[in-house]
Amino acid sequence: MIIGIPKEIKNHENRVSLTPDGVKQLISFNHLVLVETLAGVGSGFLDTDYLDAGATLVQTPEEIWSAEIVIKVKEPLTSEYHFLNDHLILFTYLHLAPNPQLTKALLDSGTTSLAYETIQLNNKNLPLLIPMSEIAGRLSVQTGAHFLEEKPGGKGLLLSGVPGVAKGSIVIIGGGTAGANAAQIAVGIGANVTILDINPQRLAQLENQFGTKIQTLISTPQNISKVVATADLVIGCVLIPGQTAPKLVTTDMVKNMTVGSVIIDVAIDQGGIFESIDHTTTHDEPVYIKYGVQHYAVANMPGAVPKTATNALANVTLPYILQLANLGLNASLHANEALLKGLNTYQHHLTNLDVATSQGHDYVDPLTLF
Ligand SMILES: NC(=O)C1=CN([C@@H]2O[C@H](COP(=O)(O)OP(=O)(O)OC[C@H]3O[C@@H](n4cnc5c(N)ncnc54)[C@H](O)[C@@H]3O)[C@@H](O)[C@H]2O)C=CC1
Ligand SMILES: CC(=O)C(=O)O
Repeated sequence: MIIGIPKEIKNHENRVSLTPDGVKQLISFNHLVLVETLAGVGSGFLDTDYLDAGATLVQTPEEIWSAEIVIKVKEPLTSEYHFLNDHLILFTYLHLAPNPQLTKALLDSGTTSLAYETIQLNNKNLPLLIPMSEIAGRLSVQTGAHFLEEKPGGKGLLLSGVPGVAKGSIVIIGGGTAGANAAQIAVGIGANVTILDINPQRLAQLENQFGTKIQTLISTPQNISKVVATADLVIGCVLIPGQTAPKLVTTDMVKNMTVGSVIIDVAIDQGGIFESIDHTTTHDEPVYIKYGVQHYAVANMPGAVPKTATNALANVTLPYILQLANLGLNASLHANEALLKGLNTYQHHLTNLDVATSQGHDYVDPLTLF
């Protein structure tokens, strides 16, 4: 197969979808790997590293997008839509539920797309999302701590406090992978930490993990309203796989927060849980202030730490990439139920039920198509 690795073009997206080690493995199965020049440089991989691994370097995105499979990190941006076509297999994060424009571009072009974030094992784990949620969760606390400082517009608060002066309060809504990783850093710096989830068993697991260093609460509008009002930093980490995130924190709740507080919507890639966040932000302009509260809504947080994130992503994607390349699309989808759940569009059909439901779109069972 011919596999294309483009340079990412999203704002400050310095991750790359395949490492030189991944190239070596694909080449050992006689695949041709095209890598766009400078694709890996932000992650610490030079063009010469890819050449030494056996890749063919190309100068333009056009050459990459003519490959049979294009492996990306982030979803195609509008300037890339003209590359989509009905011979293409695209493997990347897509987050289609809140993005009808991209869904339409994929369906109109007949692109077959597999979304990392909807690949799901029988035990419900999302193996290709977990490492990035770990990173985003951990980053969310250090990012929040920064924006609570006075210079970037925060209230001028040190989350750990100091002896004789109160700690800050962090509220984490959604106690899955991102939420637990946020809690790990939040507990580590000594803040007051509250975690809310709708799943009582998950809350019990978190209490086992963190002991009395956290407060857990069942996620209800009343509990959210109460704890958000006194929080310095609120972090949104809710996910209903494949679906648009529910708006759990209303604008009135944000208006009740004290001036200079910070909200971080990690779940913004699925549309976000804060009603007052009406657009995504970028690493160049990560926050805007509304109702006196700093709003952070960067949808590619791990792009800030590409040397960690590229390796963490490649660790989990490579087995799927190898299977796709070695078996081909249809045989891989039949052989691997988890991968089948990643299939979002197939030849003009929307094949993920959660995405279809979120968008009120017709759904087609992929097993009826091949
Ligand atoms: N902004 C960024 O750069 C990144 C964003 N993410 C996103 O972070 C979000 C969270 O991902 P994970 O932690 O991996 O998901 P997860 O599935 O591990 O955890 C989600 C948690 O939300 C809980 N939940 C569901 N409904 C809830 C409600 N009404 N109230 C409270 N909790 C509720 C679930 O019970 C679960 O524990 C996803 O949208 C993911 O795509 C992940 C990585 C990077
Ligand atoms: C999960 C995702 O979209 C990201 O890591 O950017």
